[in-house]
Amino acid sequence: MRLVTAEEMRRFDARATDEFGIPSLLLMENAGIQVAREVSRQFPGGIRGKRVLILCGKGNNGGDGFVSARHLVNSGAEVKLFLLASEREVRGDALTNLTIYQRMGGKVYALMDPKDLNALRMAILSTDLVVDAVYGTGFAGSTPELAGRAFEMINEAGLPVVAVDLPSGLEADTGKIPSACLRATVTVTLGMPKFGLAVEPGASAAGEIVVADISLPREMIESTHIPRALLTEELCRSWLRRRPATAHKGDFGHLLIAGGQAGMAGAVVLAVLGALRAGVGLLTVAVPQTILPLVAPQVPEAMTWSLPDQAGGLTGQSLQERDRSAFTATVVGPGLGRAAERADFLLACLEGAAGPVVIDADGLNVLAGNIDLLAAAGGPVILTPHPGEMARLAGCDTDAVQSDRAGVATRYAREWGCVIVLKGARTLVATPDGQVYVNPTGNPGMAAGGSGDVLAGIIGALAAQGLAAERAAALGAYIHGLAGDCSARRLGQRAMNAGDIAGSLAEAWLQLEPA
Ligand SMILES: NC(=O)C1=CN([C@@H]2O[C@H](COP(=O)(O)OP(=O)(O)OC[C@H]3O[C@@H](n4cnc5c(N)ncnc54)[C@H](O)[C@@H]3O)[C@@H](O)[C@H]2O)[C@@H](O)CC1
Ligand SMILES: [K+]
Repeated sequence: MRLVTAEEMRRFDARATDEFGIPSLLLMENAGIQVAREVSRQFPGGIRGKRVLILCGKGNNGGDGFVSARHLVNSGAEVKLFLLASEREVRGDALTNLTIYQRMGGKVYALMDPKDLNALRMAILSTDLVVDAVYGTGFAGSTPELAGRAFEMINEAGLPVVAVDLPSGLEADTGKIPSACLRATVTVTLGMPKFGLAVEPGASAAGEIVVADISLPREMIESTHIPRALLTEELCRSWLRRRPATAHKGDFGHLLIAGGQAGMAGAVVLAVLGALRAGVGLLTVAVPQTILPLVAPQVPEAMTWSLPDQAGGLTGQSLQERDRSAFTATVVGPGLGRAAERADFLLACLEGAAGPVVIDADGLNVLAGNIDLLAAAGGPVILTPHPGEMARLAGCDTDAVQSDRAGVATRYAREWGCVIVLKGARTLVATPDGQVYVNPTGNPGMAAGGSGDVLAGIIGALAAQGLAAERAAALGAYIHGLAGDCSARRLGQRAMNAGDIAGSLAEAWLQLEPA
C-alpha cells in the first residue's frame, strides 16, 4: 500500500481537477459521503436517531465535515456541528458546503472563545460519536490552545471518533504529533493513505485506517512514482518464490553467519536459528574456536567454521584460510564484540564477500566511526540498526534519530549506498534509491535481547536465496514481526523471548503463505 505526502496528495487532487475536469467540489462531496458511510458503519443497529458531534475547522477538512453533516442528517442522525473558526473565515468549496448545510436548517455552533467550551462539554455528554474534521493535510505548526482544549475534552470522553483524512494535530508527512491531537477510532483517509498514518506516533492516534475512494482516476495514481509503501501481506507474498518440485539444497543459497566471542555465543545461535527458519539451503556458522563447542551443539543443521581466536576474538586474518565465493550472502556482527581489531574482521568480511552482506549488532558499532569500510563491499550491504546504533553510525543522538526516523534512514541509505533497516515500532527499510517501506507487524514483546539477532539471520537467509537486498530486508522485517505477533498470542508479550520468535517463524510463514 503506497503512502503519500501532503504535497503528493495536493498534486493528485489538482491533476484530477485540471487534467480530468473533476470539479474539486465533487471530490469534497465524495469525501463527505465516505465519511458519513463510515460513521453509519459504526452503528450496526442503524444510524437513525444516533447523536453525532461534528467538529469542523475552517479549511477543506472542515468542508468534508460539512458534507458529511448533510448526509448524516439525511440518514436520520441528530447532528451537532461545531466550527473552530468564524464563519467568515470559511472559503471556497468549504463555504459552498457550509451554506448548503445551513440552508437545510443545519445550525453551526461557534467555538471561538474559551467560554464556548461549555457548550461543547454539554454536547459531548449527549453524543454517541464524534467526527473530527478540524485539520487534515493542511495542518502545520502546533494546535492552538482552544482547539487543544477541545481535543482534550473529546479524548477524555472516550467516545468513538471518526477522523477525516488524518486525526487533527497529526503531521501528514512525518507522523509526528507536535502538540494536542485528537485520537481516532477510525481514520477515513481520502484518496491515498498518508505516510504519517503508517508510522508512530501517528499510527496509534489514527486507529483503524480506511482508505476512501473519492473518484481520483486510478490510472493517474498508478502511473505516478511514489517512493513509500506500507508492507502488506499481499506485497510480501508477491516476493516469495515457489520451491520447484525438483529443488535441492543448492537451489536456496549458502549463508555465512560470522561473529561471536567468548561470553556472546548466544547472539550467533539466535541469528542461525532465525536463518534456519527462513528457507536457506545451506548455512555455515563461523565463530572463534573457543566458543564453537558451545555453538555447534545448539544448531546441528548448520555447518561450522572454526576461526582462530586472535586478540580475544576475530581479526582480519581469521577469515583468510578459505575462499568464500560459494557463500551467497553473509551476516556479520552478532556477538562480535567492539574491540578495535574487529574493524579488520569487518573489512575482511566485506572485501571477500560474494553476495550481499548484512551488518548487525556489534558489526554496526565497529562500523560507527569507520563508515569508509563500506567502500570495500563488492555487493549490496544491509545495515540493521536500532535507534541507538543508528545514532552512533550517523554521529547524532538517539532523539534526533527518533524524531525523524524516515528522514534519517532515507538520507543515510542514499549517502552510504546501502539498505538501512531502522528498527523500533514500525521498522523502516530505506534503500539507496530513496524508497522507504514501513513495517506494520510486531509488538513491544519483541523489545528484548536477541530479537535483532534473529532478524539479521532471517534477512541474511532471504538474501542468500537470491531475493534483492531491499526485498530481503523488507520481507525479513515483516515476517520477523509476524513471528513476534504469533509468539505474543501464544505466550504473551511479557514472557516471550527471542528464541520464541525464531520458533514462531514456521507459524508466521504459514500465515503468509498457506501450505
Ligand atoms: N481537492 C482537494 O484538495 C481535496 C481536499 N480534501 C480535504 O482537504 C484537506 C486539506 O485541506 P486544506 O488544505 O484546506 O487544509 P486543512 O483543512 O487540512 O487545514 C486546516 C486549516 O487550518 C489552518 N491551519 C493549519 N495548521 C494550523 C494550526 N497549527 N493552527 C491553526 N490553524 C491551522 C489552515 O490554514 C487551514 O485553513 C484534506 O486533508 C482533505 O480533508 C478533500 O475535500 C478532498 C479534496
Ligand atoms: K481531521
